[in-house]
Amino acid sequence: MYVNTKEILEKASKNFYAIPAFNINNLEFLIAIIEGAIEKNAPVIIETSEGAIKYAGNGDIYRGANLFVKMVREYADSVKIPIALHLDHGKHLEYIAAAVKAGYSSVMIDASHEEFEKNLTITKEVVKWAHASGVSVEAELGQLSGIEDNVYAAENVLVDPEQAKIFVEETGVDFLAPAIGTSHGAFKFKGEAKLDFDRLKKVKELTNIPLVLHGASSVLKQFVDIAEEFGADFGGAKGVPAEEIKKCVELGINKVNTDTDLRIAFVAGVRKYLKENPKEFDPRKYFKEGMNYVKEVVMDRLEFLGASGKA
Ligand SMILES: O=C(COP(=O)(O)O)NO
Ligand SMILES: [Ca+2]
Ligand code: NA
Ligand SMILES: [Zn+2]
Repeated sequence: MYVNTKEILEKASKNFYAIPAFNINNLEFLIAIIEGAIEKNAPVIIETSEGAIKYAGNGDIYRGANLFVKMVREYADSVKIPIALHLDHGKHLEYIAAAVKAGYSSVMIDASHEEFEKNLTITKEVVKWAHASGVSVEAELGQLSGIEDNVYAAENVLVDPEQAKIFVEETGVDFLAPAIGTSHGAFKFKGEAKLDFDRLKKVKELTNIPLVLHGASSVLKQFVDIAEEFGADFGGAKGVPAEEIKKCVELGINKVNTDTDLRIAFVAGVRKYLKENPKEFDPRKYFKEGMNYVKEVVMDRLEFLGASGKA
């Protein structure tokens, strides 16, 4: 069933488990994610970036947002597990407006590249306005290095726990993404994975709301290897080990954003199938192996985050 993100995250926060938020751009990823969540009897968050909305609407953001709501609601209303739809990294008000208007469960206002006061003011505005439509809100404090859609952050700017306390009190935001050392994409960390667990612990104590981990893909070697066996070149790809993510969950992370792991799994399956089936040209066939790999990643993540059986 189609639910509000806040209600499933509040439950996760009380019981110290986490719900993965999986990014989609098309129907195939949606099907694979929902199949995996049903098999694990788990709640799941589907999220779309602004780029996904532009892509699905072929340039028309209202059409894209409406299409995702209709697609996800149609699936959600026909299955028992709780499913929420979230706008990931909302940076432009017209995308946030389109998502709220279309009926997204929740939206992220990502103004974390702005000065603290400006981020606070913008977020406060969006919270007031989204809450008026029953939509919950995620915001971000600190910066993840690497490309964030269209904003390049040169290096990590870690969250200040004291600022987080003020930010949450002043804005009324429903859940918060504190930057603690992760980054987006397949090439995280210069050296070893280094997450600031103490900082995370302090943010949880001072804010006591559901927290979000961005840049949480593990960059799974088994799928990198398959993709490379069939022509991909992901040299140097590196992610966050599942053990580190589990530690974040124990310290209060409740929403775990995962995009890159699904992309690598999917392209590995498609490359493999196409190479092994040169005569095939039915997309329902040549996407299937990739969808199965995505489903595997989904089920594995639901398991280690403790979301399995929590539907
Ligand atoms: O933070 C993410 C996804 O991060 P990954 O690239 O690690 O999957 N989406 O908002
Ligand atoms: Ca940001
Ligand atoms: Na998000
Ligand atoms: Zn992110």
